[in-house]
Formats: sequence, C-alpha cells, structure tokens
Amino acid sequence: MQLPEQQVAVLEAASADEATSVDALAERADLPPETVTGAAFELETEGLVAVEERVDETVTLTDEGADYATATLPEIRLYEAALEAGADEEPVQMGQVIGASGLEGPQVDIALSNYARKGYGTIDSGEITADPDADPSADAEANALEALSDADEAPVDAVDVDADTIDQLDRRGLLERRESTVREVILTERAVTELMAGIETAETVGQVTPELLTSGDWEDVEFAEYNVEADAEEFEGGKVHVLRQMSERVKDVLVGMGFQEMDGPHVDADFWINDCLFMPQDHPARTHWDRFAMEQPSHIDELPEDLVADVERVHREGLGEDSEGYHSPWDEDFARALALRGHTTSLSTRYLSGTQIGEIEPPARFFSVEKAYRNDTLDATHLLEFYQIEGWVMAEDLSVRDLMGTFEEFYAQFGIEDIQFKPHYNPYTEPSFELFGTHPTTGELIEIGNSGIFREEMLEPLGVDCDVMAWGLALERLAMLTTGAEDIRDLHGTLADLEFLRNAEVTY
Ligand SMILES: N[C@@H](Cc1ccccc1)C(=O)O
Repeated sequence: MQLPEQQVAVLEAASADEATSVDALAERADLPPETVTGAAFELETEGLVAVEERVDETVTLTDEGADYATATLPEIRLYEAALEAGADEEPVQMGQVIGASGLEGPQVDIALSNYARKGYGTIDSGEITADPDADPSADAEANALEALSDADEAPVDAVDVDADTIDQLDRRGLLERRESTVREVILTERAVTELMAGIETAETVGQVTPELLTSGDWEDVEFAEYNVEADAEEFEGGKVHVLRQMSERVKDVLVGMGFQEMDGPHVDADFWINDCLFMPQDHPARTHWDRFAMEQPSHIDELPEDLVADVERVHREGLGEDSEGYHSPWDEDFARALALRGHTTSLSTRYLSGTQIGEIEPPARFFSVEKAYRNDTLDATHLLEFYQIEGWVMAEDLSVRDLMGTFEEFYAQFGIEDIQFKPHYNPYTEPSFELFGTHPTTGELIEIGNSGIFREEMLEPLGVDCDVMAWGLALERLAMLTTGAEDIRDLHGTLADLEFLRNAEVTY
C-alpha cells in the first residue's frame, strides 16, 4: 500500500490500543495539528483509523482573576483589615477599615458586594463587623483561583473545582470558559495489518508553486487530494468592517446608476443644513435638543451674500401667489451658527447652489455616503451618528414614478424587492415619502429612508429652475436588512458585537 508521507507519519504515531489526541500525535509526528487532523480524516475514509470527537470545556482566568490569584480577593483583604481593626469584637466605621485595607476604586465595591454574601461579616449603616469564625483559607473561590492559575487552560473536568464555584467566578468575570473540540485517533485492525505488511510513502504535492509551473514538473507529480471537511486553524485576520463593505457596495451601485459623488464638511453652517432647505428657524429640529452645536468656532465666516438674501426673502414671504412664507423671525446670525450636520442634505444644498463645484446643468445625478449626527435617544435602531445615503436627480419633469422607480432599482441590487412607501412631510419636499423595508428575520417593517421632490421655495433661491428629486437613506438600516442584524448597536459603537462583525456577510 502507498500513502502520502503525512498520513504514514500519523499511522506510525497512532496506536491500536488506546485513542491518541491530535495534539499528542502532532507532537510525536512533528507535524502541525491541522495537518494531523487533515491526515486523520483521510485515513478514516480509507478505513485505517477511527476518529472520535468530544467537546471539552476549558477555563482560563481573566486578567482580573489572575491578579486575585496572586494578590488575594478584595473581600478577603477587607476581612483581614476588619479583623485588624477589631471588628470581630464590635462594629467599626467602614471608612476606617476600607482605608486600612488599601482597596481602591472599583475594588471597594467588589469587596463590599461579596463580603456579606460569603459570611465574612455584616455591613450595616456605615459600620462593618467581622465574623471571628470565618476562614479565608477555606474560601472556595480563592482556592479555585489558585488551582486554576496553576493549571493554565485546564479542561474543567481535570481541575478539582466544583461547578458552582466555577459559575460564581464566571459571574464575577474572573474566568473565561471556552469550548474546544478534542479529536482522538485510534488505529483500525486493517491499519495494523497494512502496517505489518509495510506501507510505502507516496510523494504527493500539496500546493502548486511557481517553480512547478515554470519547470513543467506539474505534469508528472501526484497532487494530494483536498479534504474540504478537515478542520483548519481558525484565523481571525483583519477584515473590512461590515458597514464599510456596505458603503463601498452602495457607492458602486450608485456610480453604476450614473451618479457622481459629493463631498463636504461634517461641521457646517445651519444655513446650508437648514435654511437653504426652507426649514423655518423655529423648527423643533433646530433647537439644541436635537443638534450638536459647535462652541469654537461658533459661526461660519463666509456665506454667499446674494443667496443669503434670497433665502431670507423666501422664508419671510414665500414664493409667488400660492406660497406663504413663515412670517416668522429670520436671523442671519442664527443661520451662520455651526453644528455637526444633522443630515447630509447640507451637501446637496451646497452643490445645488452652484458654490461647491460651479453651476450644475440638468440632467445630473449626485450622491454621498457620509456621516450625519443627531442627538437621538440610543436604541435598537438609533445611534448618535449614522451614515446617510444622500442623493438627488436634477432633470426636467420628474414625477413620483421616477422617485419610486429609482428606489426600486437601487434596492433590488441588494435583493430587496418589497420596499413600501408612506406619505410624509418635510418642509423642503412636496410630495414626501418615507421608505420601509421588511427585516429578514423578525419580519418587522423598519424605516429605511426619507425622500421627496424638492419644493420651489427651496430651489428658486438656489437658482435651480428644473425638477430635483432627492432622498436620505440610512446605511445602517440597509445593513440590518442585508446582514440580518437586529440591533444597530451590534454594528458599530462601543457595544458592537465582535463575533457578529467577524462573521457577518454582506450579501446582495
Ligand atoms: N434630510 C432628510 C432626507 C431627505 C433628503 C432629501 C429629500 C428628502 C429627504 C432626512 O435626513 O431625513
């Protein structure tokens, strides 16, 4: 019989009498464990070995756990200080004992919350007592920490610590549990027979190399077969963040649909963020409740004078016979105030006004995928900052059909075919629509964007005399639909779920 070199090595290292772990075989055969696992599976298909699997739970101490293993648990330090202060005789002021214990910061709370639970004494109205019969050397948690720090990454069964103590240490964040699959290999009878008859080593090649290709040797060598089921080492390499992947993909799609990208400041004057959008200055979204104002610098230097005058005129008086202005105060200083943009529609007003890249002639399509900032209450669908997919199309005679058709075409590229529209109100669009999509796992309808056709009152001061349809869509919400994430906080921010980010696929 002929077998590849690594399989022969594994056969020779294994035994017919007792199962040997992959790690032990790897050491004996001087091969990486992944290679041994791969070879073992090959040998199993040949009927030469049996591979048995079991899941071992191992525990390791966290950094905090390791610290306590060397420097004793905070509650024991508190007990020792309490004894020292005579708290076994009569209650002592807590502050005095804590001071003497040398405990600091969060350790104080940790000590206090475990002290009474473990029967070291009582804590009542600022005084502490120590039970003279308590015995720190019999503290199950302290002893377990010591046992575990000696047996690094020990399988739970192998250390002499009871399950309740392990649970308790786990709750305290002092250890980490991990599961690992242990594979053991045992020779079959057939393998024993074959080994006695002698097994030859077949030269096989595991990888095509440039040398093999240029020399032409690839034609003669024998290639090792792939075993796609073999376990390989898990490799957590760097990876493009899910949202970044999503944003790149959105940009590709929009560029494919003929859009050009806009760019502009994150901090901008309220003039560009709101006034140019015919947003009245007393609109609730313009109060400090919603907006992150800039303190330094607080106001923009430059604004195009003519445009300011035109915007003010329309705010005050409206436009033409059918339009009413707001007849409310309009203050230029208020318009100059700087804030983190609450939407990226500030980029659209800059571009439409002709001040960003010069006059834009219809037909034209522009987009951005950029951050916007809002003082929202954090929840499963809201963060303080998010990415908006801003966009607009400037052309003659646009209608709601064009708007809806554009969304259908856009979302279809992500496999989303069931968007729904709901009539809405924005001061700057008429008509306006909110967009909704169905979450793939919860089935809930979630709002994914806001859109409409810009009003005359907005376009006339900007100097645009044809139709413009526009939207702001939420990148995170789109990502929730494509990745199945149920909570936006899993995607980014301090609570992001690393496991999810490692494994989530952006599908489209
Ligand atoms: N600015 C709107 C989105 C929008 C842009 C353009 C037109 C209509 C709506 C928002 O943030 O919700």
